[in-house]
Amino acid sequence: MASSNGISKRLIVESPNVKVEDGVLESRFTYRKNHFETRADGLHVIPHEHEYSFKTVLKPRKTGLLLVGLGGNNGSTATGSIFANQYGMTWRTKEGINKANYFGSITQSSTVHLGFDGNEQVYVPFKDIVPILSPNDLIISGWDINNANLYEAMGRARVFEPELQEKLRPFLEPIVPLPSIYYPDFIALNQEGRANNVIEGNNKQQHLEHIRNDIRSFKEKHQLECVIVLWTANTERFTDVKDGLNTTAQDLLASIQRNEEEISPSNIFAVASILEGAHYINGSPQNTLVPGIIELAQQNNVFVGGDDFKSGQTKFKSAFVDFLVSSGLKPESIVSYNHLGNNDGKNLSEARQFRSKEISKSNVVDDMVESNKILFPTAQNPDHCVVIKYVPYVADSKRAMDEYICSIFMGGKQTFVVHNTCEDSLLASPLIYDLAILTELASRVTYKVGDTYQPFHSVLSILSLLLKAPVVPPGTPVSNAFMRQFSTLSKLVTALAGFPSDSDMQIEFFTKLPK
Ligand SMILES: NC(=O)c1ccc[n+]([C@@H]2O[C@H](COP(=O)([O-])OP(=O)(O)OC[C@H]3O[C@@H](n4cnc5c(N)ncnc54)[C@H](O)[C@@H]3O)[C@@H](O)[C@H]2O)c1
Ligand SMILES: O=P([O-])([O-])O[C@@H]1[C@@H](O)[C@H](O)[C@@H](O)[C@H](O)[C@@H]1O
Repeated sequence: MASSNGISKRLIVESPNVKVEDGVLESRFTYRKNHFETRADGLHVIPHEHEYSFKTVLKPRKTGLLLVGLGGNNGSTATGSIFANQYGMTWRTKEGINKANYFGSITQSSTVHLGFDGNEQVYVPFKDIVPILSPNDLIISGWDINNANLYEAMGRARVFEPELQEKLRPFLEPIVPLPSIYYPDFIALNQEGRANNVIEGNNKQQHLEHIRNDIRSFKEKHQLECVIVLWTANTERFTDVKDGLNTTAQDLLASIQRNEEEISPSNIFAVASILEGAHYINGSPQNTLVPGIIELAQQNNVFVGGDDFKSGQTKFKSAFVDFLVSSGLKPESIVSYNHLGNNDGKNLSEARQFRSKEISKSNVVDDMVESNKILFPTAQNPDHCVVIKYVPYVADSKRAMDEYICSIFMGGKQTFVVHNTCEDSLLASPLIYDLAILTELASRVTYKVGDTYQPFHSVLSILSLLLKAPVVPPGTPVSNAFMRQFSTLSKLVTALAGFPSDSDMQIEFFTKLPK
């Protein structure tokens, strides 16, 4: 059901470009894009039109979400929050009564502007534009190198108030993560004490088969139509990317068979997922999605996506820097410091794991810098510094402090100082749902611009809005500017539904538009 300004209404698209047949929504969409030619006399803009046809299976699939790192702060919080929402749980705090919600989820709590109805602007909930899963529909399980049940993990995470933890106990205590793969060299050495739930042996081919079997068993047990494996385990160090190791699917599979040291646990999970027809999403910053994994995903027609949930400090930056550059203000210095006290912070306190995070946090401004040659004629990035410190006392309540210094008019300077308390798991968990929900939606869509319907590219770049370092199809640009990413996503779902989202020109307000 759609709703306009809080009143629930069905969204019925009256258009010759839309038809529903056998549970499939077919829509035709004219995609207008400009082509360019730089010639001696200047930049020529040639508007083109491309006729797309989309087919969207209307009924969402029965979907399982397998979390790698299920016993972590994000994993236990994301799992517990679904039960809290399913049962409409409330809990007391000193501020009053809290009720479960899905705030922070784009798919569940944002709206899309469709236009003006003559009296008021029309906004429709994102989730009402085309049928999508609710997080309540997700069947969750997963793996962890630590054997704490999810009630114990929730207590360890220190995210939820005690009353809520106790209400969730009967639901979470029975959930014990499946044993996982542990290769000490890939995560911080300070994680070793946690590893008491580990698959025996050190044969990577056997580990691959073990994880594949786990995925198959989960799918059969719940009679699932769609399985998504999502990495929310610790940040790994980057792996080498080299010919003969992992730049092709064939080399990657052979490297696993040869038990190559450089094959990481997250590589194994990604390969296992793909070979079992499950989609794979990387919520952490390491470079799991090597070329061999992308090629394997394409060969098996599954989606992969990543990297690194865009949850707090970087999410703010991806909107704020866009605002600055769009305002013609030139960021000269961006210093992003944060401290956090959860296990993620502990893992990131070691150099190689921090380096993975530093990379994903640092590249977020590149597209905005490249967008403005007036401010940045040489595309020289602002000074950009990322600092992360581990301070146990603050636990999951990360404290981010940023300073932005901009050049402004006539040699002036404008300095912004931002303090941003990011409840990390409460900001990341909604993104976990969105990544799964959008991946499941994409699995129901095919398109054609010629004769044959086909799925989207295996690298699911529509997930960019939710990720710090979006992985995109080879040869395509990375977009990090938050509102442009939101626009891309909202324009796609409205096109699937069979109508263009509003152009936001609002020309009807300063011209005489015939009724
Ligand atoms: N706001 C956020 O919380 C946020 C934002 C962006 C990225 N991330 C990333 O998400 C990940 C999880 O964050 P978190 O706060 O839940 O961390 P966490 O340390 O609480 O949870 C990670 C879990 O993964 C487990 N683990 C480690 N290696 C594993 C393996 N090989 N297989 C299975 N489990 C394994 C650990 O035992 C732990 O329980 C981190 O990589 C973090 O950088 C978090
Ligand atoms: O998403 P964001 O707040 O910019 O970045 C965060 C890091 O700064 C932080 O160290 C850790 O909390 C999370 O892993 C997250 O990645």
